[in-house]
Amino acid sequence: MRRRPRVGLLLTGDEVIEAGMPAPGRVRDAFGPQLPAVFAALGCEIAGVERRGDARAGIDAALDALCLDCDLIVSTGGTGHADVDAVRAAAQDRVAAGRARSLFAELAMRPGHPTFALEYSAPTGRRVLHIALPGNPLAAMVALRVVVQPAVRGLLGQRAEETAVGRVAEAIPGGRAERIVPAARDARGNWAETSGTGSNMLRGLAAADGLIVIPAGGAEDGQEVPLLMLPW
Ligand SMILES: Nc1nc2c(c(=O)[nH]1)N[C@H]1C(S)=C(S)[C@@H](COP(=O)(O)OP(=O)(O)OC[C@H]3O[C@@H](n4cnc5c(N)ncnc54)[C@H](O)[C@@H]3O)O[C@H]1N2
Ligand code: MOO
Repeated sequence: MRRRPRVGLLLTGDEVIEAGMPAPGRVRDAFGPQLPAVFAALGCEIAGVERRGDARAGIDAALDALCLDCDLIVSTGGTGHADVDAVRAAAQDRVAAGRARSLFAELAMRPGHPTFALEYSAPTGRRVLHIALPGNPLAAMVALRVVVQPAVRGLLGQRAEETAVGRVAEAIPGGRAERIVPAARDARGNWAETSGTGSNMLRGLAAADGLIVIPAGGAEDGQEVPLLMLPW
C-alpha cells in the first residue's frame, strides 16, 4: 500500500469569513469546515491549508508554498475567466512559462463547469497535481466527487471505480450540458433529486446518498442513469 497522498488546500476569496454572521457581500466559509474530513475519508493527509483573498500575489505565494510539500493541491474559487479570477490566471501563467502542463481547462457538466486541472513541475522535481474547484459550494463538491476522488484513487494506486447506475423515480429535465444532481433513494430504491440543489447551496447535497448524471436531453421516468455514490 502506498503512503497517504499529501493534500494542500488553497481556499480563496476576499469575501469569505470563517466565523460569525456574514455582513452583506460576505459569505461564511463552506469549505474549511468540511474538506479536511472529506480528504481524511478519501485516505489523504492534509499537508497545509492556505487561506487567501483574490490578490494574485497571495495566490502565487500559496501555490509555491504548497508545491514544495504536496502531491495534490485542491483550490476553491477564482476559476472564472475574469481578471479577478486569480487562480485561473496564476495557472495559465505557469503553463505559459513552461512550469505546468494543462490537463483540462473546463468540464461539460453543470454545476462545476469552470473546474480545471494542471500538473506542476515542482522545484523539488516532483510532479504536483492541482485541481481547481469553483467557489460555488455545490459546484465545488460535485467537482470534488467527479474529478478529485478518482484522482486520489490514482495517487493511492487503486483501480478506476466501476460506474454504478440508478433508476430515476420520475422524469428529470436536462440542461445545457450533463447535469450532476444530488439525489436520494426512495422506498422502492429509485433515485429522486433532493431539494435545495442550486449551485450555491449544500442543503440538497447534505440530504443526498449519491449524485445522478442526467444527460443533456433529460431523463425519462424510470430511466437508468450513471450514479456516483458519496464517500461520506
Ligand atoms: N462570465 C461568466 N461568469 C461566470 C460563469 C461563466 O460561465 N461565465 N460561471 C459561473 C459559475 S457556474 C461558477 S461556479 C462561478 C465560478 O466562479 P469562481 O470559481 O471564480 O468562484 P468565485 O467567484 O470565487 O465564487 C463563486 C461564489 O462562491 C462563493 N464562495 C467562494 N468561496 C466560498 C467559500 N469558501 N464558502 C462559501 N462560498 C464561497 C463566492 O462568494 C461566490 O458567491 O462563476 C460563475 N460566473
Ligand atoms: O457550475 Mo457553477 O459551477 O453552476 O455554480
